[in-house]
Parts: sequence; C-alpha cells; structure tokens
Amino acid sequence: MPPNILEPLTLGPVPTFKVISPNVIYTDTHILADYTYHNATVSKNEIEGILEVTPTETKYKFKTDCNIPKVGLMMVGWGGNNGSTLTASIIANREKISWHTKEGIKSANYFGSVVQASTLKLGVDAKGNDFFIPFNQILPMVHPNDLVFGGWDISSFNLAQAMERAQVLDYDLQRQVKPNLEQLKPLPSIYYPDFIAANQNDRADNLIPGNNKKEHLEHIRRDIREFKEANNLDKVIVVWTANTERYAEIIPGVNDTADNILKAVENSHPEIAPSTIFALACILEKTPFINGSPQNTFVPGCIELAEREHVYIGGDDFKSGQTKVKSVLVDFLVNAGIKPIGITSYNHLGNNDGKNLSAPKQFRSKEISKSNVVDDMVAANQILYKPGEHPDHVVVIKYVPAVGDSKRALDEYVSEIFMGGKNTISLYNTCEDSLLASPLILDLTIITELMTRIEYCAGDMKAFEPFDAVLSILSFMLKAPLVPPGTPVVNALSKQRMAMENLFRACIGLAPQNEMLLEHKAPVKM
Ligand SMILES: NC(=O)c1ccc[n+]([C@@H]2O[C@H](COP(=O)([O-])OP(=O)(O)OC[C@H]3O[C@@H](n4cnc5c(N)ncnc54)[C@H](O)[C@@H]3O)[C@@H](O)[C@H]2O)c1
Ligand SMILES: O=P([O-])([O-])O[C@@H]1[C@@H](O)[C@H](O)[C@@H](O)[C@H](O)[C@@H]1O
Repeated sequence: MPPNILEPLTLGPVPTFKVISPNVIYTDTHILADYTYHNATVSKNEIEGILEVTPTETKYKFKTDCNIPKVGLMMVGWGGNNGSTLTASIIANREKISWHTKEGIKSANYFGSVVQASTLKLGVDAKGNDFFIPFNQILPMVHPNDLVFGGWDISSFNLAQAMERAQVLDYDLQRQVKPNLEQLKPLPSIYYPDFIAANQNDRADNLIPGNNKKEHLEHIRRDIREFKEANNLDKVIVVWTANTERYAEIIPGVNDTADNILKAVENSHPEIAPSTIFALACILEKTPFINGSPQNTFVPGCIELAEREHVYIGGDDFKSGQTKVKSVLVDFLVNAGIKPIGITSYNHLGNNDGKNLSAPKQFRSKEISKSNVVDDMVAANQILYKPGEHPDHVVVIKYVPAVGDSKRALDEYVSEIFMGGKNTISLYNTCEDSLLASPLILDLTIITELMTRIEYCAGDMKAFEPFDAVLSILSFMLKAPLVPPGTPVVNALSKQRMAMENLFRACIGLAPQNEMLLEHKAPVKM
C-alpha cells in the first residue's frame, strides 16, 4: 500500500483560553472538570391530579486527553463525488491554493464545517457583550489539514480521475491539485450487486475477489491495520460515503445479535451488506465507523457488537441541505405555534448519487431518512397535533443527468395559522450537493476523534469510562441520528447544536449556554 505522500504539517490548534474555576484542573496532558448536570423529572400526582416537577442534580467528572493524535481518515467510496471533493479541498486548504474563476480569484476555505467555520459563545466581556471563539478551540481538536487520507472504492479511478468525473470543483483548482491526487488510489472494495443499484455495475472494476464474507471482513481489517502502520498513525476513523444501499432485512438468528451476525458473516449470509461488513471490521479493529448514507448498516447485531467492544459508531445519512433546512424550519414553525400540515420535498440532481437513487430500493432508504426528520418536533407539541397526527410529508428525488452535482431542491411548507388561515412557504435551494456534504465528513471525523479522548465518571462509578458506543452527539451532521437503543431521537437542528456545544462546555466546567442575558434584564443592584 503506498504511504500517503502528503505528510501532516502541524497538529491541531492550541487552546487560547483557560477556565479559572475550582472545578477545573489542567494537567500536562488532561483537562479534568467537575460538573453538575441539572435536569428535572416530571411525574403525575394521581391523588392531587397535578404534575410534580422535581429538579435533579447529578455530579459528573469529565477527563479530556489534550494530546492531539495523528489521525487517518479512511473513506469508503473515496472515489465518489464527496470523497474526491473533500480530498481535493483539504489539499487546497493545506497548500493555501487560490484559483481563477469567472467571478474572480477564489481561495480554499472550510465553509460549511461547524468545527472549522462556526463559533460559539464562551461568555461575556467586561461590558457584558457576548464573547465568541472558533468552535474548534473549545477543546483540543485535530485540524483537517493534518488528516492522512485513505479509503476504498469499487471504482479503480485514482483521486484525480475521480475529481474530474465528479465535475464539482472549478477547473483551475482541479488543475493545481491534480498532481497530488494522481498519487492517491482507492483500495479494492467489496461489492455485493444486490445492495446498490444495478446502474453502478459499470464502475465496479476495483474489487476484492471472491464471495466469502468472512474473508472480506478480514481483508478490510487488514487494510485498516496496514494503512495505520504505513502512515504511522495513532488513530483511524472510517466514514462510509459510498453509495446508498437498500435496507437489510432484520432476521432473527442472523443479524439480531452480535454473536449471530458474526456467525452469519462466517456463513456468508446474503443479507449482510457491504456497509455492515465495513462496520463490523472497524468495530473488531477498535476503529470508529460513521455511516454517511441512509441504509440500516447498523442492524441490531452490529450495534450490540459496538456496545460490547466499546467502539464508537454513528450515523445515518449526512444532513446537508434540504433536510437541514427542514430541521430548522419545522422547529421554528411548531415552536411559534404554527401547524405545518403539508411538507413537500422535491429535488432532482444528476450526479452518481442521484443515479444510484433512481433505483426504487435505494430511493426507499433515502426516503426513510428524509421523512422521519420532523417526528420529534411534531411529537413535542400536542396543542397543534393529536397523538399520532403528522403533517402530510412527501419526498421526491429525480435523476436528471443534465444538472450534475448541482442539486435543485424545491420545498413547500403549508401550515395552518391563526383563525383558520393558511400560510405557504416555498423554497428553492440549489448548489453542488457535494460541497454541502464534504465539510460534514470533516466534522464527523474530528468530533468522533475528540470523543475518543473524553471520558466521564458519575454517580457510583468507580472509574472513568467512554461514552455510550452509539455517538448520538453527532446528530447535528446527520438526517437520521443513530441513538443508543431505547433513547430519544432529536432532529431539531438547534437542539442538536446546543447538545454538542454544552457537552464540550461541560468538559471545561462551564454551565450550559442559556441565552437568558439576565444581567441585562435583571441587573444585580449593588
Ligand atoms: N449532499 C450529498 O452529497 C449527500 C448528502 C447526504 C448523503 N449523501 C450520501 O453520501 C453517499 C456518497 O454521496 P456521493 O455524492 O459522493 O456519491 P457518489 O456516487 O459520487 O460516490 C459513491 C462512491 O461509492 C463507491 N462505492 C459504491 N459501493 C461501494 C463499496 N461497496 N465499497 C466502496 N466504494 C463503493 C462508488 O463507486 C462511488 O465512487 C451517498 O450514499 C449519498 O446518498 C450525500
Ligand atoms: O441532505 P439533503 O439535501 O436533505 O438530501 C439530499 C437529497 O436531497 C439528494 O437527493 C441526495 O442525493 C443527497 O444524498 C442528499 O441526501
């Protein structure tokens, strides 16, 4: 395996602030924080017929390892539009490349990455004004410029050929990064035709031979080990950005438990998907695996194995455009007491993703992930919605080669408003789909890696432990957030962002952001 030719230059940002608190200790290697988690339990007093709300306080200790490791990002589907666009874009950022376009000179950036291009409020300054820092300075994080790339694709194209095929980036930029990308070639991958559209067959010329799923699993495990060793990495994160697969059937005795799914792999059971083989290989290699597509990679047996091995998994389906807007707009409408009754999400696109989704079973996977995104917001308001009542919600995706990666999304939101009135909001959203999704791969990778360096201790626990293996903290970047079995799914984008921000604040002993601004509304009088 050729070692990555682009060695990282520097490792991560250096924290630019220190929390002055008896609850926070900085050592040479860690940040230790004592944190009180405030919540409230609600119960019904049947005798008095009232609800009783009891504030709760739980003492947590958080321990964050501040040593930023050398991290490899291995993408499954590396030769696709997202994988090639991300690789080219990070190289452009690393090399500080600018390029000519008809609109003038453009320079590389990380817009669209919450970690690299958003900020968060740390507190207020002496005048009471909000004080913001870059999101990636709240805790030590890997910088994307330092990531070492690798991955697999069923297509043999090198990354330069893949970038050209994707038709996402401007030519003058492609021209400059081409020499670097020509050196990068995806590893052969596993291909089970039944799981993706038949129209993908013509690019499947870079395959691991045979049909033995156990051998495929061990091959992928070996690939991960060899990549880590060849690049002298401390950690590897694997992200699935390959084609959307059909849903796998959940079969008792086959993929319902960890032991059964490993046995099913031994028997090369036909219902074990390539994405699940990758997930199992990662779990067995103690390597976090993130699913950027909508299929049910994480069948129950896969989740159970991840929990048993304490290996982080996350998914599903990058939340990049139309759905991201939906998880904001419906949250706003419902929380404003306005009742969406009809949501129609239509889009067409002409890239290979759209080509794969033109097949019914693959579309169905995407339809599911795009349709469930309003469930939590609707369930939270029983003034507007009776139990079980939902807006009419339609998702349409059409493949139109002529528009390439420039997805056209048209949405219509029809809502009931005051006194029998109706409100209709129509949106038209168009852009290169891969330019929205690629930064999310960065955020998923960097936050997953950060989570591998944070441990907690709470209640009667005698030692620090990792978080639950199912990383629901990644939900901001995902359409159909995977959560620990039996726990609530949150889709509202503001809540997802708040959860991420407040968790990282807790790791440095800071209370959750509450935006009350009491100091201005009810100033303390001396
Ligand atoms: N805005 C977005 O682009 C966006 C948003 C959300 C989700 N997604 C999902 O991300 C995935 C990738 O999107 P894309 O636009 O890059 O698609 P793409 O079709 O350009 O890339 C997918 C790549 O995966 C490869 N592939 C297919 N099966 C494979 C296997 N078993 N092993 C290795 N490689 C395999 C294909 O050869 C292709 O190069 C899709 O599932 C898509 O639904 C994309
Ligand atoms: O993230 P989002 O814009 O809601 O959804 C997108 C779909 O509209 C698009 O058809 C599909 O090809 C992309 O993979 C992505 O899933």
